[in-house]
Amino acid sequence: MMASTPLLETQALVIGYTLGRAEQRHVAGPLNLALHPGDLVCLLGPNGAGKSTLMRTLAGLQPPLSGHVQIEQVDTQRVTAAELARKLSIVLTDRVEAGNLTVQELVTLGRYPHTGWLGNLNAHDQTVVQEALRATNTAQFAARRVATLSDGERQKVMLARALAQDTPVILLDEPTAHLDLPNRVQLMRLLHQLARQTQKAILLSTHELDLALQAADQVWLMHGQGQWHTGVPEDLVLSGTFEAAFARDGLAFDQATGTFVIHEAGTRAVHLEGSGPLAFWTRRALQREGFKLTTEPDAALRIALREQAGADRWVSYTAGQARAHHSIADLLAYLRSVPGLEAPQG
Ligand SMILES: Nc1ncnc2c1ncn2[C@@H]1O[C@H](COP(=O)(O)OP(=O)(O)OP(=O)(O)O)[C@@H](O)[C@H]1O
Repeated sequence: MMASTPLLETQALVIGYTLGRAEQRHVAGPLNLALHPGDLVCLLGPNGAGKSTLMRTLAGLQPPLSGHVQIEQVDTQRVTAAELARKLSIVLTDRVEAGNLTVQELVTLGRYPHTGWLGNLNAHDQTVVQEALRATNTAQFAARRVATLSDGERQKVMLARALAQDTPVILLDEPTAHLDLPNRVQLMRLLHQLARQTQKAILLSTHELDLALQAADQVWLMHGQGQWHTGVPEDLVLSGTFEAAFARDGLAFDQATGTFVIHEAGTRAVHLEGSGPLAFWTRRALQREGFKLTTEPDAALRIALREQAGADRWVSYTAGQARAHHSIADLLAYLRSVPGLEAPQG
């Protein structure tokens, strides 16, 4: 049981669209979800599962089909837009309203729920804006017009604006979509630290499964067809729930490595002796080559690993022959040349 009171909570929330007078498209629900202070929650699910619909409904941008969303225990339908803007900020995918403003002006706009449209920025407001620019690494282009930024730069600026709004709940729809790998990792680290240090609740939707599994305190998993699960990411992986949500088109999730398997299981058995990074990367290469790892020590092919750097670190045993190899490339070239071990045709 969580001890803290949720910052955001849903009760029997049904999300979807009203298409005509009597026609509704039910996307998911009833959903009973809770966002707690200090938590980074990742919303995951295949295309069309309903992640954006849920984000927009939580933010009050579209009405629920039924049920309730509460922020700090008040129903969002009962608060004014200005009150809601002091409690919740949202950054949607590709939504840029203000291309003509400078970055500094756009981020400063984040303060208006606190100051009012005619309000002047006090020293605290200015500090919050500068801190938002600093935290997102966007201070360097503070004077540039938003329209001149790259997609990734603009995405960071939109996050800076949400940080300047300084709300207890932050919702981010695919905030990593346009970012390169170092920026994606930095963003997840920043959001995790921010949630912990400021006790905000941050919900982000993403297709970055590996980053989400590492960074999220909780995962909300939407399977499509209205099904959903929540939990600590490791519990969802170990129970098979995570794999089941993405088990389409023959995709297999490897619990041991936390990755989706690109190569179908091979038919040629190999027994690999060793552990650690050397074994991990050797296994990856063998799987790509069409081998299947077996625990049978008398498999037709056996590979032993030596830990000492500089030596020939792979020793293969096949058809009564032992052979040392200095690299994975060397090992694979040898395996391709051994009669009876070559990959099946077709
Ligand atoms: N304005 C709309 N009217 C009716 N149906 C809609 C509308 N917008 C989205 N949908 C449908 O609602 C479902 C959920 O869409 P949503 O955009 O929330 O999914 P998502 O999980 O965010 O997908 P993605 O990962 O592709 O961004 C989809 O079937 C979609 O076609």
